[in-house]
Amino acid sequence: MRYLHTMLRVRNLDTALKFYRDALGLKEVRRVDNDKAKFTLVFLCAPEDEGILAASKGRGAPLVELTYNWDEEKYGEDRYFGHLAYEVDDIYATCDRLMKLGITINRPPRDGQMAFVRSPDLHSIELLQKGDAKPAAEPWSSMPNTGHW
Ligand SMILES: C[C@@H](O)C(=O)SC[C@H](NC(=O)CC[C@H](N)C(=O)O)C(=O)NCC(=O)O
Ligand code: NI
Repeated sequence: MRYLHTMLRVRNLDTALKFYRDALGLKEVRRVDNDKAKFTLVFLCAPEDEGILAASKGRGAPLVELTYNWDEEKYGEDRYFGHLAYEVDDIYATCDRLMKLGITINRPPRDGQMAFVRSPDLHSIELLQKGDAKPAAEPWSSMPNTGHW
């Protein structure tokens, strides 16, 4: 058995892609428009996984599958969904870039290891530092949590 993807329903595909593709840096690898059932699926991978995917006919790396239903649905916000986790080379630089794009760092990387942000649909995204935790650095060491992520 192999892990393939996590599917997230999104209320606005452009807004979601501005977050996952433009802000987080994921790469769109596949898109399916279903005119009959009125939905669009967009699959994205982490940039470091693009090569693996190409070599494995699209099934060799974990993906996120964004599902956009053309007819609006009320999804609510249930706590049964936890988060997606991505490893980053520099957690401070990543959080700084996201913050400059207007994304709230709900759980700042005070420990140089872990941070949380939320997608426009309030899906929680965990960012983990690759390798050892970074030394404490401002403004992250004194930045408060928002209390929920
Ligand atoms: C391509 C493959 O990875 C899929 O996940 S297709 C699964 C299919 N998705 C849909 O029908 C999308 C639109 C639907 N209205 C929805 O919101 O899910 C499906 O069976 N979805 C049901 C589900 O629970 O995932
Ligand atoms: Ni799926």
